[in-house]
Amino acid sequence: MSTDENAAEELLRGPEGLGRRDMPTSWTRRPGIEPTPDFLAMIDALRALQDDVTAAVPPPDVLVDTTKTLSELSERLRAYAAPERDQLTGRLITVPGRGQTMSPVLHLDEWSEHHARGHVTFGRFYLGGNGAVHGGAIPLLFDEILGRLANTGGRRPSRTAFLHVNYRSITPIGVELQIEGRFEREEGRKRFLTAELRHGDTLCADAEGLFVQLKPGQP
Ligand SMILES: CCCCCCCCCCCCCC(=O)SCCNC(=O)CCNC(=O)[C@H](O)C(C)(C)COP(=O)(O)OP(=O)(O)OC[C@H]1O[C@@H](n2cnc3c(N)ncnc32)[C@H](O)[C@@H]1OP(=O)(O)O
Repeated sequence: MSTDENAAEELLRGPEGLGRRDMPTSWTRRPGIEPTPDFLAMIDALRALQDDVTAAVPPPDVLVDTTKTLSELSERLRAYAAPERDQLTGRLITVPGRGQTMSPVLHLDEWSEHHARGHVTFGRFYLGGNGAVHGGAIPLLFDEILGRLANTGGRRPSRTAFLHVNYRSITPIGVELQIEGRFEREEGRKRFLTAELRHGDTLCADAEGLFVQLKPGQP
């Protein structure tokens, strides 16, 4: 079993984990709907497309043709739109990146109730300027690792109440970065977590997050 699968098992373990029983209804999926390799291949292709669209400066004929193809694809997929509860993207917690293309793919290398370590590469899609990741994309990654950590270890579901990010040096695109998250402490319903994003020895950004445990019935 991979580290990501272990993390997912842990996340969903036990009657008090982030299990289906405790999750708001819209967060759960109906049983029996599983991702297929073909679905995940589509998501990978979309990630590549996002990078390629970001970088491309095509001639007019290629633009017209590409726009037509993209519109046709949208129309084709729209016919298969499912309600939130049946959606696959973002819910595939056993798969690095959870089958979504909003945030970069987080690969978890180590995982426990109080600590997570992983690696990530921001593609061209996440470029802000001058080789650096867009400042808005970095909190996505922090929320991803801290959100998972906040809700693991049999803890009841929580949501991000704040996420404070310090940008310590530029975060380069196209290179592997290291990320680490820690569950620092719990005070009643409040969970305090921290994380750091590094490129080798360089600290790119760090974050502190407060996650508040949801009360029954809270969305
Ligand atoms: C199939 C499953 C798939 C799952 C995927 C897994 C991977 C997921 C990875 C991604 C994960 C992504 C996760 C996401 O992104 S979740 C999406 C982003 N977050 C939200 O949308 C949350 C919106 N906010 C709320 O819902 C409520 O405000 C919450 C629930 C947070 C608290 O409202 P609630 O009415 O319940 O509580 P309270 O107001 O009585 O406050 C309680 C205590 O907290 C303190 N407090 C509150 N706010 C702040 C603040 N800003 N700074 C400082 N303190 C704050 C407050 O003072 C009080 O302290 P005390 O007086 O008791 O000491």
